[in-house]
Amino acid sequence: MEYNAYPIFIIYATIIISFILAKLIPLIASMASATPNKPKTKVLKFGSEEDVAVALAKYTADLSEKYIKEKGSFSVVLSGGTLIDTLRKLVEAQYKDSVDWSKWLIFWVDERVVPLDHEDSNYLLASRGFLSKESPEGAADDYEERIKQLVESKIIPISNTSCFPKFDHMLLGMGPDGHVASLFPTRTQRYEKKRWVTFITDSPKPPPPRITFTFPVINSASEIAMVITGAELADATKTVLGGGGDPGSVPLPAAEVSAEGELTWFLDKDAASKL
Ligand SMILES: O=C1O[C@H](COP(=O)(O)O)[C@@H](O)[C@H](O)[C@H]1O
Repeated sequence: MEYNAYPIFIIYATIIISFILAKLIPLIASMASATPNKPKTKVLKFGSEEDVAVALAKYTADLSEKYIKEKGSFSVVLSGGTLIDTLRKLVEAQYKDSVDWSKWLIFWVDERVVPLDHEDSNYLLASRGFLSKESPEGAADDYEERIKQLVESKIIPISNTSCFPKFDHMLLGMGPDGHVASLFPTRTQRYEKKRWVTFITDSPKPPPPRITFTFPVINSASEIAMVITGAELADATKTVLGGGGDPGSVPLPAAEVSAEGELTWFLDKDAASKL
């Protein structure tokens, strides 16, 4: 009987091809998920605002150590509002002495154009002025100019992807209407594509005059923490993270936040209650 090697060849070939595919498919999938410009989003839920504060302090202190080791400084962008209080653990004994504060470069993602000792001032909230004496437009120009100087002196780099300044870490809050920084759902500043810093004179949330980083700058950050606590943010959180919102409706500004590296949402139980 004549020996036919063809079926055996087919079986071997099938086994070898399956083996190669089994190795290649996960590799290709992992390469796709590690594509440099694809932002990674994590959602962390905590039992209480206190737990968010503890986790946020450790996360920020770890990033500070990593960036200072890598590049000698840590550029941190802060929003105002409740976020500042949620950062309180960072100045408790454990981190107060271990974080190299002298290497921190602190920026504001937005500021209300009021005197610095006004209770609405984001700056006052954190530290107790140039903004108070300027028009919102002048203040935005001034802030942008200062950041340009830092870019020229290579203290703040420019993103290779977006060509906007690239900060290491941004800590953002969100309003119940889904606004972030001073980028509100019903105002045009959220669509700004050229400026680094813009201004608003009719903010729906008082005070009306404010200056704010634009989305191209926000979304060029290496890491972003969205820090969301409290039941009044549950609806907006659901709309952004839980696929809420009417089909075809304009997304909330918070839904437009992304990071060049990692975007992490820190939610307490109340904010996550509708997810
Ligand atoms: O007006 C602002 O609102 C958001 C959210 O503030 P919150 O008090 O509701 O936490 C804040 O992130 C932003 O910096 C601020 O100017």
